[in-house]
Amino acid sequence: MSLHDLAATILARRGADPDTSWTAKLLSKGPEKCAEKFGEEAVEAIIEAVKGDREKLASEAADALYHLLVMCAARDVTLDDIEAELARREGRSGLAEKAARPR
Ligand SMILES: N=c1c2ncn([C@@H]3O[C@H](COP(=O)(O)OP(=O)(O)OP(=O)(O)O)[C@@H](O)[C@H]3O)c2ncn1[C@@H]1O[C@H](COP(=O)(O)O)[C@@H](O)[C@H]1O
Repeated sequence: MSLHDLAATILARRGADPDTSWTAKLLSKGPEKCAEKFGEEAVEAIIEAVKGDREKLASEAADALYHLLVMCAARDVTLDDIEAELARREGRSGLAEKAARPR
């Protein structure tokens, strides 16, 4: 499944029945709970990255990406918004961006 399809599914789950959808259940608990859940999933991915099991890292990374998109949806930030920001940064090295920051 592409990130775009996943983001569309998440948006479509807004207002769905929390008894039949994990996404709807999480969104109904509010942005703070969504953020907490993303934090848990991110930590789980970090643990697998440190351990070095590629299969488990891919699985935890998928959980983290899904929960990142749910957290953003809870604050009305869409994948299009995120991609627009990424596009703005395209072609500018992170090193150049860091060097241009006011000190
Ligand atoms: N990608 C995901 C996805 N990744 C993780 N999860 C769910 O996220 C939940 C939290 O994971 P945990 O391992 O932390 O579960 P847990 O320990 O029981 O959580 P707690 O209750 O203890 O907080 C689990 O129920 C997972 O199944 C997901 N749920 C949904 N999706 C996608 O979203 C679509 C819509 O799902 P629904 O909204 O449920 O219809 C699905 O078809 C998938 O494509």
